[in-house]
Amino acid sequence: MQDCLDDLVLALSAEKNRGKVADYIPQLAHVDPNQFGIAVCTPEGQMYSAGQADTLFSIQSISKVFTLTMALGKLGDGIWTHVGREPSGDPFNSIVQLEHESGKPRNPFINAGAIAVVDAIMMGHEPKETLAEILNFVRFIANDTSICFDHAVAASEMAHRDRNASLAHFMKAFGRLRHDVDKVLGTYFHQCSIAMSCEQLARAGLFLVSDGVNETTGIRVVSAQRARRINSLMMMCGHYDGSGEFAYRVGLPGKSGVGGGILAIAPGKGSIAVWSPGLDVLGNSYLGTRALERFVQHTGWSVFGH
Ligand SMILES: NC(=O)CC[C@H](N)C(=O)O
Repeated sequence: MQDCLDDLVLALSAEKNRGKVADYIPQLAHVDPNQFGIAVCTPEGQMYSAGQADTLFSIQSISKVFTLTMALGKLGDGIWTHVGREPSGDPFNSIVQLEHESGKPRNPFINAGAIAVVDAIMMGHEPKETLAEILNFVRFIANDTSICFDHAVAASEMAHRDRNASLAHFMKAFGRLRHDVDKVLGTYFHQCSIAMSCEQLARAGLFLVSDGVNETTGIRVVSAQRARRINSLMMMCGHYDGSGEFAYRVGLPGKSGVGGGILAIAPGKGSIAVWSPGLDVLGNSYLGTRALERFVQHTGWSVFGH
């Protein structure tokens, strides 16, 4: 495994095309695109990594997997009255379906869906309380209390929130959000700003590898059925309108973020986190996707085999 990751880093360092760093969040525009990290954690907690696997980056939309998990814990199937579970085939920040579908987002991983999920888990609480809960949950699943928000990234998104604010106000107009739009957005932007390394992220994914149990701590995070369902959603919706392409190339449940990270789950085999800040036109990590494609070719870890 270690040789496989070292070879990957070597092969990808020669790659000239690295995509483009997200610049609609000014704080992310400063990130050096020539960085790459990968970490693989086995169900028993054995960690293999290469490149900049302990450098912190903004997990952005990968956080949507964690808030969905929390929402399912709090509301159970009730969450599906707030958000759907079908692929959207549209960009992550698209507004078009909301009008046709009376303000109900297609799935929890597009921005509108994640905003609806965070509104649902706020349940009358102040943003501070919800944020403490989100951070505690991420620290718990990653078994790492050092994980924090990056307040500069959250503030940068809040200052440039027009697009997400449009989605939120549109949903609110349909009676879909219970809380004040700016409070929901502030919470959402902080959740997206969580800074983690590939190694921390790979650990956080372990409960999805082993039927809902983090085998390294022995703690059941969700039921086996729930883990399977979250993985299904990641496979179908985790890369927005690039989900089909990701399934074609990689064949694993995966969730991307505009910080350039991808968390991929190989059920029963391991949790894989990659990071390369340059994005393709759909907002998914360019080199990260290619790294995972090579990784599954080498290991046969795709859920569809070699
Ligand atoms: N795809 C993403 O990672 C998007 C998350 C980002 N915080 C946004 O709302 O635009």
